[in-house]
Amino acid sequence: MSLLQVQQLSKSFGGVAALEELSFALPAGQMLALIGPNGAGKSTCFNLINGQLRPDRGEVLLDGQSITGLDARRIWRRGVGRTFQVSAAFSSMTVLQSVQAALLSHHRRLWQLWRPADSLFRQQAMELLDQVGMAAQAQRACAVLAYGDIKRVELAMALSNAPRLLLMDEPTAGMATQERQALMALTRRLVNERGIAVLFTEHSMDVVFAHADRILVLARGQLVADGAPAVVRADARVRELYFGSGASFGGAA
Ligand SMILES: Nc1ncnc2c1ncn2[C@@H]1O[C@H](COP(=O)(O)OP(=O)(O)OP(=O)(O)O)[C@@H](O)[C@H]1O
Repeated sequence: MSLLQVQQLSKSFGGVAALEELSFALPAGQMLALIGPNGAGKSTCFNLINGQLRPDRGEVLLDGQSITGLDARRIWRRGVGRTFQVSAAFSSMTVLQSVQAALLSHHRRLWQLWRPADSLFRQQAMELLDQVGMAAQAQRACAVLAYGDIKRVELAMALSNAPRLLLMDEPTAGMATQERQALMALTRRLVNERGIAVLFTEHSMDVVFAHADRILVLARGQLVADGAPAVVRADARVRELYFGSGASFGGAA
């Protein structure tokens, strides 16, 4: 059975059908890219899966159990993680404290942040930072980090609830090519080591075609293609609908 099953998921805003009868399955150990032009329904799909939105129709199943309509916190506790931006609130903290805060939140002890919390979950936080290659920078302030390193901290924070499914919203936005490849290679390693599944949106086609096991293409709320990168690359409807005629997917093999 697939870890995630999305069945005929639909959501409209006023008269606009943001997502129409979307169905797909995502097994553990797979990195699935969700792509499509602006307004295709990618964010809506993410928000329906992680409980920030409720669907009009359809089901979301995790390990065969319905999580449809549960609130975001419950879904997070069931093991659906999401990378979230290191916000202004975290930028004054050190790298280590940020990950400790995420662990505290997972263990429902966020209030302890305002106490001397330095020792809480220190060991686990260091282990997570080690996994994302940030242990050596544990004592630095988030505010002074390079952009690629902030993304690594965000990843460590997202791993704090030991997710089985990780949602990554444009993980490499704003990064240089080398940083992009490094972050996605790290994500792949985590997928392999932890046996988790990753669903990610991404505008950078070189990242998508180099790192996704499978690609879903949405256009105007409808599924246009679902397949391996080579299949999607060759799909005439994808070229036409997503990129416009004559456009190419760039040089990534
Ligand atoms: N809260 C909302 N209220 C009204 N309309 C919305 C809302 N959220 C999304 N929409 C509409 O639903 C459609 C799908 O939007 P969505 O943000 O899911 O697309 P997207 O693929 O994530 O786009 P982008 O790549 O630009 O982020 C769009 O027509 C959008 O205007």
